[in-house]
Amino acid sequence: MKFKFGKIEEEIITRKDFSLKKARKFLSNETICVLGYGVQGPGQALNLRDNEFNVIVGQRKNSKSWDNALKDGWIENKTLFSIEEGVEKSTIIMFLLSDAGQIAVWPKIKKYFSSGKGLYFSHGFGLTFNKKTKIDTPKNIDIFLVAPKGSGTSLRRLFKEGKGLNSSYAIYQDYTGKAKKRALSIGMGIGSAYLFETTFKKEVYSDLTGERGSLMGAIQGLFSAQYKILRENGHSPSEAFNETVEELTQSLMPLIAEKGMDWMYENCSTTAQRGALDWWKTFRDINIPIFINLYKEVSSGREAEKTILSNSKKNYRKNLKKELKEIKESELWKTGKIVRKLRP
Ligand SMILES: NC(=O)C1=CN([C@@H]2O[C@H](COP(=O)(O)OP(=O)(O)OC[C@H]3O[C@@H](n4cnc5c(N)ncnc54)[C@H](O)[C@@H]3O)[C@@H](O)[C@H]2O)C=CC1
Ligand SMILES: CC(=O)[C@](C)(O)C(=O)O
Ligand SMILES: [Mg+2]
Ligand SMILES: [Mg+2]
Repeated sequence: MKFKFGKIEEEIITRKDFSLKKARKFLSNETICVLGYGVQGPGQALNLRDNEFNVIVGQRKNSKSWDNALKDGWIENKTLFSIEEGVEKSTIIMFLLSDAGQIAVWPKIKKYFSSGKGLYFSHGFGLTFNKKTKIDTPKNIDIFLVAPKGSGTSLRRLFKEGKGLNSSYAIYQDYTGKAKKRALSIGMGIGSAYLFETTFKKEVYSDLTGERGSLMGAIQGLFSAQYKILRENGHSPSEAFNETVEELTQSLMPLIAEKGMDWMYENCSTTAQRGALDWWKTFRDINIPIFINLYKEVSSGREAEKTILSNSKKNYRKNLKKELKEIKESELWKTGKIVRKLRP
């Protein structure tokens, strides 16, 4: 269906436009292999399985993810295989290893991509930055992506509630003439609410900007700045945490999600409205140079380079854990832990 966003018209593929039934029928002769069972792997594989697609999992043996796959009911040598076997046995390969993991594994699996197979990503990273990732795909296969706009954990949870996450889709290479239908079918099969079109490059540039910016990086920065100033002015942890995080997630974000920012403003006091209307542009304006710089770092490939370097190290999990600990053990988030427990 076409929708007008301001002056821009976009085609949005809804569940009515491309039904699950149609998707299932289109892929009825295909075997889909989900490679990797980290965060997106389980979300997408389990939704496909519950939606009755022919799906198997390929995962490195003797790993935590392998054990998780067994726990989720995948059966060794029937629906759960090594990565190489999984690729060999299937016609569409969903490359859901971490972006750094894809670099390490690609040389071992590329020989199994015979003519006409489909290679699926959930990120534009591997191919947009292929000078760095060395993922050199053959010309005689289909290559496409569906990128859920959210965590694999949420994708699964919302699916179980009968809801869904929005996803983007993109075609990189259409060898068989069926790439778009393959992409849309899997997009619906994994439980997308709707699908909007992008390119591999646009997907990765926007995704890296979003997660470094307002979705993850900027929001933690903003929270910790406000919390710090409240605390320095003698406010208690309870007061500072409630006024920075708890009120936002419990009371105000649901209102924004329901009917937009103006609706949230309308449901606050006229005092709050006056102040928020006066201050929001100041926050926008000081952030614009930061976002300009962030986008440059992303589109130049420098962010990708840093990510690859850091996440390809042997001890990267340990290092990440250490860095996460800094957040977890901050007074702000330690306060949050107690506050969450006190919710009725
Ligand atoms: N985490 C998320 O919710 C989202 C992820 N994506 C994208 O989806 C893809 C998968 O990401 P995640 O699920 O976060 O990955 P992840 O970090 O959870 O890892 C997935 C799997 O990769 C395997 N792996 C890592 N290194 C390996 C290696 N050297 N050899 C063999 N296996 C290895 C791990 O065992 C794990 O099962 C990525 O392209 C990511 O950017 C897209 C949207 C959201
Ligand atoms: C969950 C998601 O879409 C992110 C933040 O882009 C990611 O995990 O890479
Ligand atoms: Mg994302
Ligand atoms: Mg991302």
